[in-house]
Amino acid sequence: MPAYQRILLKLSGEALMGDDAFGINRATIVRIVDEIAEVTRLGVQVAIVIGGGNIFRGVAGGSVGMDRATADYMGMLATVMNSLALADTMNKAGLVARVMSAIGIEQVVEPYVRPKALQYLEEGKVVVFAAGTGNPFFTTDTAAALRGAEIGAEMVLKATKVDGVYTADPNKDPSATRYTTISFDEAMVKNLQVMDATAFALCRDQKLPVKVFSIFKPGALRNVVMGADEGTLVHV
Ligand SMILES: Nc1ncnc2c1ncn2[C@@H]1O[C@H](COP(=O)(O)OP(=O)(O)OP(=O)(O)O)[C@@H](O)[C@H]1O
Ligand SMILES: O=c1ccn([C@@H]2O[C@H](COP(=O)(O)O)[C@@H](O)[C@H]2O)c(=O)[nH]1
Repeated sequence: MPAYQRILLKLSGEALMGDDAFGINRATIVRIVDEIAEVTRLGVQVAIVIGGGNIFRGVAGGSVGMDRATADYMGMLATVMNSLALADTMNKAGLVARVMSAIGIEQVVEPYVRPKALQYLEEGKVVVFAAGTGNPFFTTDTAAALRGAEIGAEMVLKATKVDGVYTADPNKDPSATRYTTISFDEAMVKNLQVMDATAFALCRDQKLPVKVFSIFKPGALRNVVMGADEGTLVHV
């Protein structure tokens, strides 16, 4: 029996690159979709937010002199591309996926309408929320927290390049150790950068727990959904 009926899965955009330098690696996206299909077969309702770091981040554009808001809109469009690729792969794997965008782009995908999203989830469709929150100066972590709260998800599952929350960035500090659990307040006070502070604060206020786990570890998503010991639980 799965531990959750409805989840919000946040997928790292950067992880989609696989071993490539840029973009979407086919084998990687197919593998991720196989794992998503497995949890839907358990009867879990799955909504997804995917990042855009494999294509564009607003902060990168800003750092080379672009207007930051314009760069952020480019970043949001990058998440639309990833969402389309993900939904296409899911549809080909036999799932029924719908993409809903936070910015108006109706010729490409339908707009985000909360009751429609809830209807899709109840019908067993996988809903991919594209274009983040629709606002510059935010990230897809915050979009995951926002949409997770809106749809009444029981947990935000952050599938990322590291296998949990560490005392410091494990990619920079090899002596960092992993937490099994940590409170939102402690993660924010210690300024742990695995998820942005706006997302942590929203999840804390909405009492929406977050699990951080590795997108690369086969079976990790299923383990989290089954309530097994996997990654780091961030709690109120
Ligand atoms: N204390 C920490 N614990 C774990 N990871 C940390 C920590 N501090 C920084 N990080 C870094 O945070 C990264 C994950 O955050 P990031 O926002 O880049 O997520 P992402 O899932 O890759 O998102 P995107 O969709 O934007 O590609 C990890 O790869 C890790 O290097
Ligand atoms: O609500 C949002 C979400 C995202 N953006 C921009 O998109 C990129 C890609 O998202 P990541 O979370 O970094 O993967 C982000 O860097 C922002 O530039 C946004 O503006 N608003």
